[in-house]
Amino acid sequence: MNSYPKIGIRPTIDGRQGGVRESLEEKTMDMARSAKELIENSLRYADGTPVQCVLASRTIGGRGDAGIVQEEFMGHNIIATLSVTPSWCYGTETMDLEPNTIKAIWGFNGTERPGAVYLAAAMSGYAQKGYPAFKIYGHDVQDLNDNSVPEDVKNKILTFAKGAIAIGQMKGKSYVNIGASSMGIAGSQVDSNFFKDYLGMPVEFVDMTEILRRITLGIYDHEEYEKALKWIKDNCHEGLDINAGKDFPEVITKSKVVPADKDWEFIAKQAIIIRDILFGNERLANIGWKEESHGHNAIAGGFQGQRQWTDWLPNGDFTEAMMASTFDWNGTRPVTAFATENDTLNGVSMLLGTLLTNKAPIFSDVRTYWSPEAVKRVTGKTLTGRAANGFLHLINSGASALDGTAAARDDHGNRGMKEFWNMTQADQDACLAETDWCRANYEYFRGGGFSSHFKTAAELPVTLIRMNLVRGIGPSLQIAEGYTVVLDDDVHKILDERTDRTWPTTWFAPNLGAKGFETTYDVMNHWGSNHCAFVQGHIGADLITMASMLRIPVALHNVSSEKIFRPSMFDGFGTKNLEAADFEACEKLGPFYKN
Ligand SMILES: C[C@H](O)[C@@H](O)[C@@H](O)C(=O)CO
Ligand SMILES: [Mn+2]
Repeated sequence: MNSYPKIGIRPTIDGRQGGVRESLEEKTMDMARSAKELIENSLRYADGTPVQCVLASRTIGGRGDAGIVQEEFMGHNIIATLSVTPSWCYGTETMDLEPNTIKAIWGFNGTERPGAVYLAAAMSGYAQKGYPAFKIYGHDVQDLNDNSVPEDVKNKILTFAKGAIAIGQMKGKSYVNIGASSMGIAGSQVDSNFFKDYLGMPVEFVDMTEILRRITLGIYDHEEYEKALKWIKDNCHEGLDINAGKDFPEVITKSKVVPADKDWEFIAKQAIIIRDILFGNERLANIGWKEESHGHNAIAGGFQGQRQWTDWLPNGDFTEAMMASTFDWNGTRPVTAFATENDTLNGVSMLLGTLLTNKAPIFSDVRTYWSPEAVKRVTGKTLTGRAANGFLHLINSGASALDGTAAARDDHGNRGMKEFWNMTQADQDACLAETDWCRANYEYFRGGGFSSHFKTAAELPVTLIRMNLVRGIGPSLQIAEGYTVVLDDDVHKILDERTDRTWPTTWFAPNLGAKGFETTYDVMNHWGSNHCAFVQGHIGADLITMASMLRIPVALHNVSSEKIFRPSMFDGFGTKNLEAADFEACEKLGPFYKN
């Protein structure tokens, strides 16, 4: 029995023997098998394994059957259940009443039997009991012998399953908080009760000196270190040295304790050690460090860096960029949501994005809003295409995953970002070729280091994500779907060189029109933090569904209302203002792990 979070499939039926039940057994099980097949063939866990469902051994015609199926599900780490039915069943006598599962019901839209009637009755039962359940009902009537899953039903089943599986993968896994507050960034002052109550995640606290202890005592795999260092020398090409020729004051020159030509050696150890702190490494046990070999059961983490580390030691940019990338010196592997400046809320934003897409999450400052007028003034050029309404400059000191180059290619040669299991050696080489590593600006990073430097050289659909904590509300989520934009080389150069030219840059244009998205400036103005995380794809609807499962309200989004899929009982809080209903339902229901 593996520990992957799974979805229990509950074929539910009218229990009347003597004709009704018998006539429905096959159809009901066919629906259940179709749903299981759809989920298992469409979705994967973060490690690339296909998502697993557990199909009940029997149809559920009453509480007796339901109890037997509940027993069957035990021990399978069932995070969610999907009940399916073509007929009338008996509401609370067959519903999943397990308090801790995320629930959905697919009621077949076929008028021969009242599948929709059961669906509605069950939803009213769930609303009365305070169990938010998702209602899935096809738009068009199907013939009873039609066992296909209509597109609209598929979309809802998969949106439900994606959110539930993402939540199941976070449950019980740690956020490893390395260091403390970074430069007064509130997100780096971790709220461990938020992680516990809303995400079911413990927070592990590790001081940054632990990295120095392990470097000093040699608590790392020395063979892997040599391998990583060689890989760095072969693949991480140095770019502009912004410090060259500068005459720095003593406060800087006397602060760098690692000689500049030893930075990469230090950084290679730092990267391996931070990964081991999060995930453990059994090779450490082989060299006598058994406790360290266990790690901290992480799924995400962050590194403070600035300033108590970076004021004298090489910064964490390489580690942060590589952790979030789909590959490293060992080849392709799952990404890790790893936050620069230990911005734990951006770490969560990265985590939500990557768990829903299995693609690299890109960490960025939301640095500058460029209006078309300002671009015209400083470059003489008029913006066109998706950039025409202005754009945001997403850039942070070198922490962005190399997948952000969008240098990977699909089967048609189109640029973009891919799941790690689809990344070829050519893709990895392309990302590395389009990245150079610039020495950290000593004025910012007295201890040195290297920053990944690239630009997102493709126009991609992306979704910006930000988890905020708002006093009196708790967590609330911001979502902005839009596109990365590619500027003319001369425009890019002028704008990029006005700021930190040694960092990774992405130009982002939000999709406008929704409330809060009247103009690109409005998006910058509403954004709740200095940071965002983004992933490839327009996943706003998936994020909204997942947030509703966690009872985290969505404060800003540009997803069209017909795509919004929240629990049926949220309608009980009003349908005229979906945002207000969302906030009130989340408040009334309370955090998902509220115990
Ligand atoms: C180097 C600077 O301190 C940057 O790290 C700083 O501007 C930020 O990224 C703030 O989020
Ligand atoms: Mn930052």
